[in-house]
Formats: sequence, structure tokens, C-alpha cells
Amino acid sequence: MSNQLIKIRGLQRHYHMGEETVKALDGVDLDIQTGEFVMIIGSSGSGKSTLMHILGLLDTPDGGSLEYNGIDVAKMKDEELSSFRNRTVGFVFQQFNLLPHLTITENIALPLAYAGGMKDDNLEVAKVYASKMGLGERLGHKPTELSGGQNQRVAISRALVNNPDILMADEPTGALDSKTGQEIMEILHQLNREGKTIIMVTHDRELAETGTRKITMKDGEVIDDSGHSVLPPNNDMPKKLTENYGIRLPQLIMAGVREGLLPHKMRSFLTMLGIIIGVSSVICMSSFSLGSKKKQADQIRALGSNLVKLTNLPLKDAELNQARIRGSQGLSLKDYETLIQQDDIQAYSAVRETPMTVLNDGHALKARVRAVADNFLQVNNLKLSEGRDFDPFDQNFASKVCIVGPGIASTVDSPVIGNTLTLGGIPYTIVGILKNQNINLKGLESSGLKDSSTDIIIPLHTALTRINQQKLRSQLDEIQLQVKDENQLISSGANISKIIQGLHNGVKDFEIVIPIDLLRQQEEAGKLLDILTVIISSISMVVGGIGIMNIMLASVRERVREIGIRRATGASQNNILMQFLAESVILSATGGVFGVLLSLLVVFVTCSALDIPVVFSIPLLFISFAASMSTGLVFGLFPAKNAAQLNPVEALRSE
Ligand SMILES: Nc1ncnc2c1ncn2[C@@H]1O[C@H](COP(=O)(O)OP(=O)(O)OP(=O)(O)O)[C@@H](O)[C@H]1O
Repeated sequence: MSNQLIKIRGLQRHYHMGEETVKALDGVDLDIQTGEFVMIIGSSGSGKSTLMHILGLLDTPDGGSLEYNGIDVAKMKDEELSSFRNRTVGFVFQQFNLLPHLTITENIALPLAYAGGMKDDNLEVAKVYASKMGLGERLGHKPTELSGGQNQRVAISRALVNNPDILMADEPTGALDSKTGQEIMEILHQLNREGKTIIMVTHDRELAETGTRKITMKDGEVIDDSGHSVLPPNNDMPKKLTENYGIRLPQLIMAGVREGLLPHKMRSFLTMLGIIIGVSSVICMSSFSLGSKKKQADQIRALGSNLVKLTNLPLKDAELNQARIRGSQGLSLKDYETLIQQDDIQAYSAVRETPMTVLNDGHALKARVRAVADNFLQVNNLKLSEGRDFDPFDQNFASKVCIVGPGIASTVDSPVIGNTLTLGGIPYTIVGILKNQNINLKGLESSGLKDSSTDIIIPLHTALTRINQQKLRSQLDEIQLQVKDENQLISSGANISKIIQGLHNGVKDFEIVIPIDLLRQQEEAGKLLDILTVIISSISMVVGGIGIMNIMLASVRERVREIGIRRATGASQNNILMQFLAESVILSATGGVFGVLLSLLVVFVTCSALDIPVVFSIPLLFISFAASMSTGLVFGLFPAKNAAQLNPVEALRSE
């Protein structure tokens, strides 16, 4: 059974700096066996650290070969290299390289997280290692609260936590006083006795003698090698270099919040502002628009749903003469009687406005007198608060009766029902009072709907038989038809128009008004505003996204060393990419959540103040949130890629 662990042939690492080439390693041949404690010594700049970094797969050589247990590392992909750093080798550095914002336990648990372990289990394992190193009292502390020796123990615990075969230590006692240094060395010797292969770089000649083997380097070459120590054969199977491996999503999100958001609260908030404004403005504008449209539609329905109205077109005298000559009398009872025979009509009425003086007990009243036929109340969605509707007798025998709006009723002595009003010099008995509709008609003028509060309604037949008709004036001012199906309004309107054109010998002296359709047309016109809102919100999101990209680039720059440490403990390029991507998505998604919450607040407050119904487009809430997340994803990709592509050694060396 072979003891051979590492085989190096002709290893080279050259740095090109302009014209000059620095040969950090220049053709190194070396074999290292399992269980050795190899001390690498040499003057400053002789290539010791470079060799260690290449052995630890933190750096790649320019030439030569490196094999671990017979496996050529040049053929390994990033995931395999990362898995190797995570499980087969543990690093201990002169400057400890601990993450300052993590506790001792979390620092020790870092390689376990990259090995895919569950957070709670990882922390338990980390505590065991910390206790073994005498750090049991310091588990919740941060590295800045510990002494150098204690920090180095933490680093050793972290290097050991995945139970690697090899420990690589670069000047592990360099930053410690001699007594603490001796304690650390004692730990390393103990680990070597327990079977770990240790490769250590040192300047200290005395320390160099304490290993089982000493290698001396100069100018990138091995100039002296004390040779293999006699070791028992190794029967352990080599560790598999790749297994199920990777950091879990909840840990990634937690890390994103703790390391990306919380340490820089103000900066994060300001970065989110673009997203918050974008998301909240699009939701608010859509809710206001939906709310006011709903309000108008509700009001129009309250004033009579499924309504198609025919009115006389206001024509000048000459045009009116022409129309009469061509045989059109304007809207007439004949038109009305023809239309109400149509199958798609469920209720109908005809109206003629009758300007008359109205007297109540000798006092003039400001009122609109309307003579109406058939189902006027039903078609106009009017209800009576008292009394009765006209009956067929009233209509057929031209009764002198009237129904009054609540505004008129309030001016009449009670009991109002049975009282009389004088219309055009003739007394009319009040038989009914209209219920107050409580509708604010502001904004609905274009729909042709009017408030009926000051109306006085009399039977159409009464008006046509008792009141003198003006010359040229058409019989009816308005024909109101209630269509069975709201969806058929437009086609019914077209059909009605065709019939009347026929009856009027092609004279276009009438117009068709469909209040709900008018509203729809207004909505169509309002779409431009919707598009504008979406464009402005998108611009805001892009600005927010650029802000996120900027901050993430700054964050990557600030955390280069952290990236190096993570790579050394087993993070793959993909892990780093995901970590920074998670941070930017968390940033933008949090902005999205704030944006949604802000819009909910603004919409509730504003709509209550303006008496507009609160309407949210639920799909839009989700779309806005998804858009904010995507912004983080898209704009976070570039900084995250930058982070992932950093060279681990250069990242570790950065200040
Ligand atoms: N990124 C780099 N770019 C250019 N030259 C480099 C780089 N890294 C190392 N070198 C050079 O390679 C040579 C070997 O460096 P290395 O760090 O391996 O030496 P060392 O023996 O570990 O030195 P020390 O004991 O001072 O840490 C040095 O001359 C160094 O300047």
C-alpha cells in the first residue's frame, strides 16, 4: 500500500511584471507522503507561500504537474477544486483570516456550511471543536474580542472542522508571542501524531527542525530536502474529491441579510429607494385609476344599467327644416313603438322635457318637468320613497298627476302625497316621491345622466294631449331602452341606430348615447396615462437597479478578503456568485416589499380622503414584486460574477 499523497514534477509559477519575470517557483519536484510533518523554510521571497498556495489548490501553476493520490489536479473543475479545499485540506494563516462579523462558532462552522450541512448541526459540531481548543467560554464572541493565540486556535478549529487529511499552515506562529506560538505548535504536533499530514511554512530555523521533514527553498527552487521520514503504511482510502456539496438556500438568504443588508442599514435603504418609488408609484397610480373608474361605473349603473338612449341631435333651424322636408319628424312615438318591439329590449321609456312654470302654493319653483312613458322608474333605476308609480289609467287618460323628486318634495307642505302643484296653470296631484339617489354627478356629465332630485314627472300622454306643442319640435326628446345583456349594448345600439335611420328616411337627426360605453371610451383614453405610469415606474426601477449594481460593486470591493477566506474554506465560484446575487435580490426584494406596503398605505389613506373605492390589482402587486426581484437579479449579476471570478490567493492577500 503506497504512502504517496502528493507528487509534484517541474512545478512553475512565473509572474510577469512588464518586462520583468519573477520566478516564484521554477521547476520544483517534490513527493510528500501521508502523515508527514513537512517544514518549508527559506528566505523571504523564496517561493514558500506560492508553493503552499498551489499545494492547497488556491492557485494554479503555469507549468509542471501536481497530483493528489494519483489524481491530476489540472483536470479538476472549480467545483472539484472547491470541494478539495473544503474537505481534504484545512488552512491556517499567519493573520488568522477570520470573518470579523461572524462569531467564533460561526467562523469555525464556515467549511461545514459549504459542505452543505444544516445550520444547527454545523454550529453544534463547531462548538465541539472550539471546546477542544479551549475556546468553550468564547463561543459567542467575535474575533476582535479575542487574543491572537485564541484567534489562531479558532483558525485551527475551522481548518479541522471538516476532518481534512492535510493541514496547511503558513507562518501560523508568526503573529504570536513565543509562549502562545509554542502552544499552537504543540496543537499541530498533536494533530500530526493523530495522523494528519501537515505542511507548514516558517521562517524560524528552530521550529523548522521540529517537523518530520525539512525542505529548504531559494529563488523558487528546492535546494535542500531532509528526505522522507519512516512512516507506517497508510491504509486509508483517499477521500473522494467530490461529493454532494454546496451551501443551502436558507443559509444563503440568512447570510445575505446579515452580511449584505444589516451591516449597512442606511446605505441599503437608500439603495432600495429607486425600487420602492418604482413599485409604489405603479401600484398607487393603478389603484387610483381603477378606483375612480369603479366609482364612475358604479354611479352610472346606479343611474340605470344596460341603458341605450336615443336623443334628438341639436340641429340649427335650417337643418331642422331640411330634416322635416325629407320626412323626419325627429324622435317620435312611432319610433318608440317600433323599438320596444325588439327582442333584446327588456324595459323602455320615452321622455319629453316640458318647460313650464311650476307653482307651489303660489310660489314659483325651479324644477325640470319631464313627461315620461312606461317603465321610466325601472329604466332609470329610480325608487319611490312614498306613494306610487303611474298606472296605465294615468297614461291612457292623461291624468293630471305627478311624481316629484326629493328636492321638490321638501318644499311642499305635508302630507306631500295628495298635495298639488300648478304646472302651466293646471293643478297636478302628487302621487309619488322619488327616493334620494345620493349620487354625486361630478365627472359624469359626458354620460348624459342627470340628477332627478328637482324633477317633476308627469305621464307622457298627459303632456302630449294637454300641452301645446311647438312647431317643428319633435314628439319625444329621448327614448330610453334597457337592453337584456350588458355585453350586447354596442350591437343593440347599432341595431337601434339602423332601425331609426330607416324610419327617418336616412336623416341623421338623432344620436345614440350608451353611458357605460362612454365610460369605456374614457377608460381607453386613460390607457395612455397607464402606459406613462408603467414607463416612469420602469425608469425608476432601472435607476434603482443601477443603484443596486453600484452598491454591490462597492460591496464586492470592500469584501475581497472575505471572498478569499470563503474560497479558502471551500466556497466554489458558484457559491460566491450565489451569495452576492442573493444579497442583491434580497436588497431589491426588500425594496419591493417596502414599495408594496407603502403603496397600500398611500392608497388606503388617499382613497378614504377622496371617497374613492379601494381597488388593488392583485396580479399587479405580484408583478411589481417579481419585477423588483428580477431587477436585483439582473443588476446583481455583474458584481456577483466579478466576485466569483476573483483569484483566491489575490483575494486573500488584499487588505
Ligand atoms: N501576485 C504576485 N505578483 C507578482 N509577484 C508575486 C506575486 N506573488 C508573489 N510574487 C513574488 O513571488 C516571489 C515568491 O513569493 P512568495 O510569497 O511565495 O515568497 P515567500 O517565500 O512566501 O516569502 P515570505 O517569506 O516573505 O512570505 C516573490 O518574489 C514575490 O514578490
